[in-house]
Amino acid sequence: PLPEGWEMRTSRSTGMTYFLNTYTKKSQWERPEAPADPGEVRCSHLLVKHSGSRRPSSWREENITRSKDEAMELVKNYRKQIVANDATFAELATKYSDCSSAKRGGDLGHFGRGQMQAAFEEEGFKLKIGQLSKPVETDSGVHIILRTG
Ligand SMILES: N=C(N)NCCC[C@H](NC(=O)[C@@H]1CCC/C1=C/[C@H](COP(=O)(O)O)NC=O)C(N)=O
Repeated sequence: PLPEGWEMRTSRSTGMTYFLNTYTKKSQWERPEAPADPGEVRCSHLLVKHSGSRRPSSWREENITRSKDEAMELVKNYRKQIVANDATFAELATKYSDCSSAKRGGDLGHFGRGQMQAAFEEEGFKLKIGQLSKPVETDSGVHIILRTG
């Protein structure tokens, strides 16, 4: 079968088979080997900054001094609470995320490739809709990412 997100089509003019990325509506002659790139995704994130963050300050804390290890521990604990259904992603992001998106339950809206830091983009585009990432490190700090669209 074709990888997810692709459809096989027949060219009306030449009768040749081609392949359509059903998300971006782009087509190609080569048979695809990997799932179709979604073009853009929508994600929420919970960011815990640390002393090494590129901007160690947030709406929560003027001067963030926790260590990267402490940030990683906090993120792992939040992830555990979400997976155990002890709290929702949005509740924890609203309370604890060191990004201004905390005001929107962590929602960053839609973004295409080339907008977010590489590690964040890579994970965001890899997640299925509704899937929660493992902890992801960027220059901003330590994130968990939820793909919502
Ligand atoms: N297009 C949208 N929605 N906004 C532009 C985002 C710019 C982008 N931002 C990031 O990559 C970090 C990591 C993922 C989310 C994110 C949010 C940062 C984290 O906080 P900061 O390290 O900046 O203090 N806060 C806002 O930008 C970047 N290329 O720097």
